[in-house]
Amino acid sequence: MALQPNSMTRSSSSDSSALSNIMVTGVAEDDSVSDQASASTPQTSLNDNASLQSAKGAFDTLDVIQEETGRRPKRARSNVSTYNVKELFDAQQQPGSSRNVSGLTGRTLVDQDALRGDKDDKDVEEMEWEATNTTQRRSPRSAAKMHRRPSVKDRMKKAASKVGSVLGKRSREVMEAGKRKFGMSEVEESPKASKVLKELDMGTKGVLDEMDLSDDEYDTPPPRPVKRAKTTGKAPAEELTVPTAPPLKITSGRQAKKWQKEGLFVGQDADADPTQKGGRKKLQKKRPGSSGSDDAEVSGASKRRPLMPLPMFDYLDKSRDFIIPFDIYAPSFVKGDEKPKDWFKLNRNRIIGEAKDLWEKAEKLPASACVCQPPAPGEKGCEDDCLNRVMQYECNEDNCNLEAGECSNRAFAELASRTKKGGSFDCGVEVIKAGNRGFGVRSCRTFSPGQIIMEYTGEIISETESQRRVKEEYKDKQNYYLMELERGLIIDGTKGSMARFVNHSCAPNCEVRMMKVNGTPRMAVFAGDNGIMTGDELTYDYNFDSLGIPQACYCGAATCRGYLIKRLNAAEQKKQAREEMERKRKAAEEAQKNAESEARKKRLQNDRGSGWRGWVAVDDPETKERLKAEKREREEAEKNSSRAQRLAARRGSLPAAATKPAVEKRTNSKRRKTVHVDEENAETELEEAAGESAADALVQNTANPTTHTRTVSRGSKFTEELPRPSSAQTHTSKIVKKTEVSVSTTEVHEETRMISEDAGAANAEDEEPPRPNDSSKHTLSRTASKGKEVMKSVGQAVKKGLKGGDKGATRRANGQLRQSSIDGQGVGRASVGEAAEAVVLGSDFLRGDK
Ligand SMILES: C[S@@+](CC[C@H](N)C(=O)[O-])C[C@H]1O[C@@H](n2cnc3c(N)ncnc32)[C@H](O)[C@@H]1O
Repeated sequence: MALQPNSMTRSSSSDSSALSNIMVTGVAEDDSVSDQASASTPQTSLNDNASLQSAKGAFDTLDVIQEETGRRPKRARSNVSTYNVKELFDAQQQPGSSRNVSGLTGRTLVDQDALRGDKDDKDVEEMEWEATNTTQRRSPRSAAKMHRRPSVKDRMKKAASKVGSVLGKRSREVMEAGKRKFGMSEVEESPKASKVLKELDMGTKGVLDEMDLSDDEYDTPPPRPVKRAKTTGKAPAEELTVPTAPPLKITSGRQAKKWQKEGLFVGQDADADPTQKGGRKKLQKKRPGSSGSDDAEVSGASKRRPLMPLPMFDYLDKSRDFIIPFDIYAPSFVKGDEKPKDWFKLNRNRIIGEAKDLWEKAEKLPASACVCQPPAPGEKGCEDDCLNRVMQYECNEDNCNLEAGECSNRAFAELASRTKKGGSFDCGVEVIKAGNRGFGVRSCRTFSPGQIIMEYTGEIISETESQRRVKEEYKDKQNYYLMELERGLIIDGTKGSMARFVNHSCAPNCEVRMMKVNGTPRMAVFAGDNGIMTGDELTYDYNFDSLGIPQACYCGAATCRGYLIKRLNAAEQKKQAREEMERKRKAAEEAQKNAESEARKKRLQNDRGSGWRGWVAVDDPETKERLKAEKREREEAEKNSSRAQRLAARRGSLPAAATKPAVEKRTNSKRRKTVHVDEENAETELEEAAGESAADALVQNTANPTTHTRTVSRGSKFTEELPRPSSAQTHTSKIVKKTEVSVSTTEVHEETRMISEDAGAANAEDEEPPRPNDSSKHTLSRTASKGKEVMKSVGQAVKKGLKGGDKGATRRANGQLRQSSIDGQGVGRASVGEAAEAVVLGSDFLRGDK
């Protein structure tokens, strides 16, 4: 039986460790042993026979033949590698032959089978015969050499033969497939086996890659590093025509190199992109020489981009809305996150104490029933106008004519069916830490508007019990979980469902509603009008009826009420909105003003630059205003101080000499002069001139009747005070008169000035005094000079009058004086002063003339 040993080699022989050994063993052992070994694997006799037709056996024996060339000159080959290269070369030229360019893989070995399949039977037989004989005559040296360098393949075989017998059916199939890859079995591939084979060959996670092929049994030196074959970039077919080394040579060495199945540097076509959709299979298909390769496809494969694609800039410019698919489930809870500690979970309502009576009463209330019509196909009935819905009753088969699938008012039934499985997605919510608000609830899926999310369950207690609990049990607690269910009934969620953790917001995304389900009041959290997106924190408006100090609200909404308090009614909301708007408007105005003034300041600063450059036209209204105000203040201060001085002087707190020393001095100096006058005339004329001119000036300049009267009375007093001279005392009286006249005149001057100034000040207090401008200044100086002229003429007139007794001349002079005062009207006090001075000077002149 020449074929027997060969068939043994392909079966999982228990002690075959190397190709040569297998041959040796096959020959050395008797048939019974080989039969025994074969029995450890499923019987594959038919396939084995088929495999025997292949050239595999012949090929496997080549190494041995190489060793034993001397023994068979007839069939000898001087260099086995030459032979192998030729064989390979020839085989690879065969149409339909394939080569896995990924190096040493199962496929490589299998492909060798294919290569060998073209050898004719005769050759096979001959080679086997040779092998049998040559092995028997093998030199000890060559045997030892072979023993030292067992190939990976051999070790695989050994490992396979060890484990094959104890495996189950599936594992045995895997083993068989593996063996076939290594040429250990020539069993014809069944579809199942080929599938397994594919699995073995697939990807970096393929079974073959996972296997540890090292074997400590062999004390062999580490393999020399295998040089990576250079890729020429030529077409695969061309590349294959220049074989670099026989595949079997690669298999030698102690440690098996872990060959990558995919990747740019392992025979992968540069155009094939592993990041593209389609993954491994597509890649394998594109790979030249692989079983699934499609050369046509390869040639048409898209070119690899050398640079990053640029369309990202497009996306920066444009934006579009998108919606996360409805069924995305994204829990955020991470292991280690804080969990609520004192939460007693209660997923059903538990009625406590006296609440039971109320509960029963509520249950006995007449049930509602709706008369809704079946909806159009694809739509749902029992919408907003459903009687049950309006009455807050959930529809069921007793109170609604629609089918469950047609009715949209069966929220609790939907919730029950959704949470029946108890899966996280079905529940769709989770407890999270919500910063300064304690814990909260977050959705980990989406909820459509109005969809039920979860039921608020807990202990159902009476109002009295709730008050007791708040006062006694929860007095030190910060969080309250009490909610009114129905009149007189409270749900205490301290022991309750996850809904107890839902926080308050003044702009909530959920609402809590009570529904009667089969007559029983139940509470649940529903999605608000905008629905809930994955990751949203669930909130509802507590509408908290706080009895004590309200808690501060940290909801962060723009419309936050600031505290956990009751919702405002429509009117209150309107008012609040109005106030808020007003506040915002004012704030905006203020901000704008500030910004403008800042900008102005900056502009001015920029205009002026640093340092003094000269006068700048002040066109800024604000600055103008400021300057005006400063000026007014200055004037006011001046006025006040001078007025105070005058008042003080008048009250006697200050000596008159201190107030007007210059005038006094002058008066004193004039006093020393002797006046020779016709006493009577002089008296009269002087009296007239001084009294009239002063009074006239005041009339003209002050337009103050009170002041005027006072002045006049002074004037009259002055007049009265003048003593009438007697003829007996002529000389003395002359002297006295002299003195009296000069003194009185001075007094007139002083009083006139003071009174007129007072009047001016009083006027200034009532209305703004006329501000002198350029023209008024001119008027002033003109008046002053005119005053002097008048004074001159008055003096002359007086002189004349005194001399010639021409009273008319004196009067004319007075008229001139009055006119001069009228001219100086706009100048106010100044002209009055001038006029008064004119009188004084006039009288002085008169006296001086004397
Ligand atoms: C029903 S519990 C909500 C769950 C609670 N955060 C927890 O950690 O258990 C109500 C309590 O949460 C707190 N809370 C809820 N919403 C709040 C908010 N917007 N601002 C401040 N505290 C809030 C208050 O202490 C309130 O009494």
